[in-house]
Amino acid sequence: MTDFLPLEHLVAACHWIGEKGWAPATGGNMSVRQNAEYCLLSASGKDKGSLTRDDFIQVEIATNSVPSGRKPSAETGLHTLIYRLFPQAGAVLHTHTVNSTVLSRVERGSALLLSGYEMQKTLAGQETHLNTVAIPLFDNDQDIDALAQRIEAFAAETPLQYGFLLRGHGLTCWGKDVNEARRHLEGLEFLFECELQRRLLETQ
Ligand SMILES: CSC[C@@H](O)[C@@H](O)C(=O)COP(=O)(O)O
Ligand SMILES: [Zn+2]
Repeated sequence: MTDFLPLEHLVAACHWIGEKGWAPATGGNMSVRQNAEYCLLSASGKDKGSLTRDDFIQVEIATNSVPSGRKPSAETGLHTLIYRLFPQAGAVLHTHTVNSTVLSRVERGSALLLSGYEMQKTLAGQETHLNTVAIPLFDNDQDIDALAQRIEAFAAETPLQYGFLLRGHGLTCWGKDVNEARRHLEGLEFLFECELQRRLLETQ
């Protein structure tokens, strides 16, 4: 794994996420694609803000099998789903923020609709605040295989873009590389914060 620059970028992203407070305690998980067949996933149960490159474990994308026998994230199946659905996806970031946790509970529908925000343009392909960006919202499940199957079935009807929310749990987002995944994470988090505050103020 030496000289694999995307892993260096991912480790830096994990530290940035930790500094932001977006992966409290042992919450969150992060991965980067190695090639068409394998990705590198964060080890389970660690503080993701202080990971080093040795804390990333190779996982086969098609099968979730782990050649080393080590224990990658409990949510490995969600990362590999993204890599299977999107051959162009290069990195996946999953965070537990207060905004995503609260907003995903307050919103009872099957998507969080964002419109009217200039910062929607942080999302790849979005060019105007006049669009409505729908971030799909799935009920949480401790059975990650079942959750991944539910998300895959949804994606067969409505292609996913950027990321999805898990109710009361957090955000999973991705990009063509670590840099784009970071931009999507930061952009979506900003939008969630705005949306939460807008809802609070408008209901007073
Ligand atoms: C703090 S418990 C959080 C976990 O259940 C899970 O949601 C999570 O994000 C981290 O799991 P991990 O197995 O460390 O990748
Ligand atoms: Zn989680």
